[in-house]
Parts: sequence; structure tokens; C-alpha cells
Amino acid sequence: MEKITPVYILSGFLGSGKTTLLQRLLKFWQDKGLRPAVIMNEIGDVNLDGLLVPGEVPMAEMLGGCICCTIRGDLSVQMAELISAEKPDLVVIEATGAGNPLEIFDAVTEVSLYLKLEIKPMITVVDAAHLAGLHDSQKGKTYRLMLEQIRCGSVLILNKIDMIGEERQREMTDLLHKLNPYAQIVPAVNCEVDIPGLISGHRPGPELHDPRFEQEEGQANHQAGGEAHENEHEYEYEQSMDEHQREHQHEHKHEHAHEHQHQHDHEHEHQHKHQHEHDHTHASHEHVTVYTHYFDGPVDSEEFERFIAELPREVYRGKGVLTFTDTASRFLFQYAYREADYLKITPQGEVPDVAVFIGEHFDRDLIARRLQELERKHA
Ligand SMILES: Nc1nc2c(ncn2[C@@H]2O[C@H](COP(=O)(O)OP(=O)(O)OP(=O)(O)O)[C@@H](O)[C@H]2O)c(=O)[nH]1
Repeated sequence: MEKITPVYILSGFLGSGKTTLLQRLLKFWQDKGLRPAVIMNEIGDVNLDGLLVPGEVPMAEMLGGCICCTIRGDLSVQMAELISAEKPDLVVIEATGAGNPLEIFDAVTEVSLYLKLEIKPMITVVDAAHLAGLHDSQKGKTYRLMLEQIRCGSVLILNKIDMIGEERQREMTDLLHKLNPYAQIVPAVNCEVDIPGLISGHRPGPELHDPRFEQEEGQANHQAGGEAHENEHEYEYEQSMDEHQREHQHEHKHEHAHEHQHQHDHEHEHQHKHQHEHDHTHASHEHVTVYTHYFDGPVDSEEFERFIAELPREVYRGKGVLTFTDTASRFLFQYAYREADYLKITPQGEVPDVAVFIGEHFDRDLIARRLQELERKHA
């Protein structure tokens, strides 16, 4: 029988920790002797996260748009090539943080018409501090997108809890539970989580302990059925999620994907229909601005840090590879929700000095000018 390839989708807002989680997952599978493959989707034109994936892991890159709209059609081609050339035991898709999770889920489901895939429950990484900040302001497209990502996850990793206090963590956990009562919520720092529990799909974290899952460790996801279920509602939901996925695939086969029966989350249903009714060329993240800067030469590290500290608030994600005038090594720089991080790297092959900034309607010229100033000082 033709092999069925499990597909894991990592969703989560820009800079929440998806690549950090991906690295842990890859190591876990490799330690088990499995061969994972990765599809990385970046809204910018360069894939810097790819530098953090071990060289032996086959990787397909989908750059310059999001799977959920502009480059949706490429997914089946990439997936088919990856599976036939590399024969991986599983595929992980790291979606762009700006992507609409339901549409990404849909795009993958469409691919499963051509290829034998087992779509695993979506894992959403939530930046605890960013969620807390947005929750206080309660507005903006970013907040709405984050809410959608939360609603779509079967597992929610509440990451970066080192950046919020205990009280805030309790509030955010309650908020996640309210937004998505069915998901497993896993608090984490640097996405350090119990991976077997995570990928089994619905094993609860300690705060949602439920004895009915205890025998299920290591089993495939969606085995709900036949066991004594203490909480009938949750059981029904899991079953319905399973049905939801099957129906979804089925519906696509019959080319009328607009109706599906998800009994427990009418809001989802509404959003889902709504999105299908739109032309997919409309980007759910058309408010997202990307600026990619290729450096002419090295810049001073302190000046660069100052530039980062002064970035406009509308820029919520930055990353790049840099050569500084005053350091021996090159650095991978990361900026997410006002926190910057520099990691020494020795890239394999040709990697230019480049920085990508992603945000909501920010002034790209301003960023370009500031970086050119830094370059000129050391030309
Ligand atoms: N303080 C703190 N920083 C973290 C944690 N997890 C990840 N980070 C940092 O956050 C930054 C972004 O992490 P990534 O794993 O690259 O996030 P991402 O979701 O893949 O980012 P995009 O691909 O741009 O969407 C990096 O600098 C990480 O080191 C955490 O738990 N606490």
C-alpha cells in the first residue's frame, strides 16, 4: 500500500517561537531514527529560519508570499516533489506567522487529494507577552489574526512565559481556554515541551489533566472512541474535529467545499464559509508590510542595536544575517515583539548580509534610510 505521510502544521504569530519548536521536533524525530522533511513558508524573499534547520533535513522553501493565498498553488508541487524525492517519514510545515490558519489548513487539505497525507492537528505557538499586550488594547488586525490562530490550534503552546509574571500567565491561560476550550494548553519557555504528548494531538497539559488520556501515550492522534469518557462534550468535540477533517477532505473531492458540519464551533463555521466565498487572491494579511534590506557592507553593532531599539512600533518582526565592523563572527539577529536576540553563526555556503522587517503599514523608506546611514558610516 502507498505510504501515508503525516503532515504537521505549525502556526503562530510572527516571532512566537515556531522555528524554536521546529528545531526541537526535528531533533526528537531524528533521535527516533525517523526522517522528517520541512516546508518553510516565509512572507519575505529570504529564508533565514532555514539556517536553523540541520543540513541533513530535506527542506522546501516557499518564499515571497503565504501558502494561504499568493503561493497556495505551489504547495502541492512542493509537497509532491519533497515526498517523491526524499521519501520522508513525515513533513512539517512552518507557516508564515502572517498566515490565516484556516486557509493554510485548507490548502494542505487540498493537497491531500493528490497525495496520501495524514493531516495532524494544528499546533499553534502563542507569544505570551505579545498576546497579553494585544489583549490589553483589544484591537487591530494582528490581534484578530492571533485569535484565529488560537481558535484553530488543537494544541496551544503558551510560549515565552519567562516574559510575563505568574498572575499574567494565569490570565493568559484562562483567556486561551476561553477562546478555544478544546485545545490542550501547554505553557513553555523556548518551546520546551513534552514532545510525545504534544504530537499525540490531544494529551492534556498538567493544568488540564484528564485521566482518560492516560493510556494513550504514543498512540496516533484522533483515537477517541470506545473509551469511558468522563466529559462527553469534549469527547464529542474530538470526534467532531476528526469528522471535520474527514468531511473536509471528502467535500473537496466532491468539489463543494463550502459546507461542512462542525457542530460545536459556529463561529469557526462562519469564518470558514466566509473565507471560501472570497477570492483567494485577497490576502487576509494584506495589511502586512515587508521590507528586505541587502547590506552593502558591515555595520557597527552598537549602532545597529540602537537602530533596533528605535524601530517603529508597527514593525513587529525582524530578522537577518549581519556582519559587524567590530565583531569577528557573523550574527543571526532576531527581533520579535520588542525583544532582540543575536546568535553567532557560521552560515554554510553563500549567505548575504540581509535583514527582513515585517509589520503593519510601516514606513519602509524610513527603515531603508536608517540602514543606509549605518552603511555609509563604515563604507
Ligand atoms: N524570551 C523568550 N524568547 C524566546 C522564547 N522562545 C523563542 N524566543 C525567541 O524569540 C525569537 C523568535 O523565535 P522563532 O522561533 O524564530 O519564532 P518564529 O515564530 O519562527 O518566527 P517567524 O518565523 O518570523 O514567524 C527568537 O529570538 C527566539 O530566540 C521564549 O520562550 N522566551
